[in-house]
Amino acid sequence: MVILNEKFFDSKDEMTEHLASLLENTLSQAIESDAAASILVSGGSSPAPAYKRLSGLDLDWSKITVAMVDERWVSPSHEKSNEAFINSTLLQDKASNAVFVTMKNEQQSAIAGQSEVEARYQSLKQPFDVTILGMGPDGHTASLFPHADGLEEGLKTEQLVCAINAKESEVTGSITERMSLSLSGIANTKHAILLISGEAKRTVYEKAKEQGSELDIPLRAVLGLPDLKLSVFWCP
Ligand SMILES: O=C(O)[C@H](O)[C@@H](O)[C@H](O)[C@H](O)COP(=O)(O)O
Repeated sequence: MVILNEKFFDSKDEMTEHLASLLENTLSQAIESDAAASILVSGGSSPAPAYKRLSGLDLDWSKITVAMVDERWVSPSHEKSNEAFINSTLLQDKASNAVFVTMKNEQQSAIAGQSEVEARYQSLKQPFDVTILGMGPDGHTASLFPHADGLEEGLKTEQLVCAINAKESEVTGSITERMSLSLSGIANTKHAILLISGEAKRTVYEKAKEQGSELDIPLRAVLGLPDLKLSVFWCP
């Protein structure tokens, strides 16, 4: 079981403020002690305001490596690209000096591109200083989608990343081919922060804490990780 710290905020603004100052402290302490910091980031509406706030902070961004938790296998110019999202939210202003390690490469498929991404990720500062996760209404986190092709491998591999082809649903939309941190990749962090918004997702989160199949609700696998320091931040 994870080392769990749950915080239920009254508003998104409150959650954003708390998240931004936690990230600021984590990154500056890592730079002070190790002269380098690594932060793994998700897309989604929950972290976006904190990314924007962080981007203006006076940190030594050249010592910070930002890498992605997951990505759709689409070009970085695609409107659904998480790389584009991180570029337009976090990597602006002062944060544009950060080193950005992305997932999408020239290979035709996520499976074909996986070994290149794995090599890039192995070269990051490990364990990662902090990893930001989201959760979908189907219980996916990162791109570990329920019953996806590649999910079982992603839950058991020791590699940091895995190629996923999700079952198409309202949550995935038509782009189902993705690259994701594996469960081992998620475990490889000093602190994971899971952001959850709204009552409906809170119900899914509570269900994920109950016994059941990790293939039905992949977040369960994260909640079952031994020794992972996990903060869950919820807001309405
Ligand atoms: O790549 C994606 O499909 C999204 O990033 C997705 O996984 C997101 O993290 C969750 O759906 C939570 O989204 P919200 O932050 O909007 O709740």
